[in-house]
Parts: sequence; structure tokens; C-alpha cells
Amino acid sequence: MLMDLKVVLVEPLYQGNVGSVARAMKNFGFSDLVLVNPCKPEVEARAMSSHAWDLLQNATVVSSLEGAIEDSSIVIGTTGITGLKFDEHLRIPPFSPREVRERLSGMDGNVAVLFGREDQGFSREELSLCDMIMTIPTSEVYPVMNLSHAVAVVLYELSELTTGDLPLADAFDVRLLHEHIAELLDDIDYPEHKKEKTRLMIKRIFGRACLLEREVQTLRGILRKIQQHIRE
Ligand SMILES: C[S@@+](CC[C@H](N)C(=O)[O-])C[C@H]1O[C@@H](n2cnc3c(N)ncnc32)[C@H](O)[C@@H]1O
Repeated sequence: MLMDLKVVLVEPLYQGNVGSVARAMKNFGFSDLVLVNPCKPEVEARAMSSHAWDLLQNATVVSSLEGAIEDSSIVIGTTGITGLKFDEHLRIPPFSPREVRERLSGMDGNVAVLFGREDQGFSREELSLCDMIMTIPTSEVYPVMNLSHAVAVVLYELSELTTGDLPLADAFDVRLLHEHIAELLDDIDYPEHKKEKTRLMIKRIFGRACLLEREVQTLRGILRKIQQHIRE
């Protein structure tokens, strides 16, 4: 069974790419396409989508990335630029599509894979919403691929992903866990200037772990106990 996976295109600029993405999705058996503030898919998009025009017609159009991923347990950002050039503050180890497939194999849940703008990729704020970063290994000489080519390679690999019976934590519960951690940092008077980066680091650690429902509940239980202890 295929994982419940949606492809999110963030502010795609060119109709041709949007059409080609729809085609690649249909080629690999995916249908859930979300477009954040897209260019209007018209004649060119239709031509490039070929027999996947229906998929494009049924795409969900939203006005914010947050809205596109609010129900996703795991949010995976994609980029051709890694290392310090990518973002010196985030320093996230990127995963190849094969590594992502291996990590998610046997699990069940909502996964969103994000693809960035053709000209600028993602902003730092957008990247901070991601649990994992995925990079297709390419030539170092020219690592940045065309948007729709990148989608096709990623989906080729993820179409081999087999869903299992381990439920990924619900997006809402993961959000509560992070709110809980933020409260705890306040309770222990964690240095104000370090809070944001620390919260992001914890989000990344948990993101890489692909937390299961039971694990989130256990972590929240422990945090509650610590909080009670501190507040007494
Ligand atoms: C043309 S690229 C964007 C290039 C942009 N100049 C940048 O700085 O990221 C459009 C999108 O394709 C995807 N992409 C391109 N190359 C990739 C690669 N090697 N691995 C994973 N995704 C890639 C990413 O989602 C990227 O945001």
C-alpha cells in the first residue's frame, strides 16, 4: 500500500512545470497535489500534464504553506543546495530519497513533501517548518534540478515505500508536544536568545526520528511530570 503522501508546490512560477509535476505524479501513482499561491495553470500546464490534467483540476489551492501542511505528521522539504550554502543556521543533515523511503517504511500516516520556487527555492522561515530535508544526490558541478525532474525522481523512489501498521504521530499531537517543550523552556528560564534555535533543533531531532503516536504520548507524559515537579 502507498503511504498517504501529498506533493506541495510552493509558489510555482511556470505553468509548464506544474503540468509536468502532475504528469510525474500520475506516472508514479500519486494524486494529492497542493499548490501554494501558484501561477494560474492554463493552456501550457494542460499541455504538459497530458493525461494528468484531471489531477491538476483536482489540486488543492491554498494561500499559505502552514495551511497546506497543518494535517501532516511529517513535513519533508527538498533542496538541491545543502551544507553551509543551504542555511548556515539550520545545519540539518539531508537525506536522500532512498534514505527517506527506508526511514518511513513500515509506518502509516500523513506525509507532505515540499518543493520550492523555481527561482528561489524556500525561505528560511519555510524551511523551519520542515521535519526533514531531502536532497537528490546529483553532480556537484550543477546540483540544482528542474522542479518537475526533482519531483519525478523523488516520487520514483517513494512509490516503492510500503506502508505498515506503525502509526506516525498525529500532526496535532506533535504540535502539542512542541508547545509543551516551549512552556518547559519558559519554566526553566532558558536563555531567551537561545529559545528559537533550541526549539528548532528539537523539532529537527524529533522530525528525523519520525515519532510514532505512542512515543509522543510518552514524551508528553514525562514533560507533564517534569513541569509539575518544577512548578510545585
Ligand atoms: C529550480 S529548484 C530551485 C532553485 C533555487 N535557486 C534554490 O535556491 O533552491 C526548484 C525546486 O526543485 C527542487 N530541487 C531541485 N534540485 C533538487 C535536488 N537536487 N534535490 C532535491 N530537490 C531539488 C527543490 O524543491 C527546489 O526548491
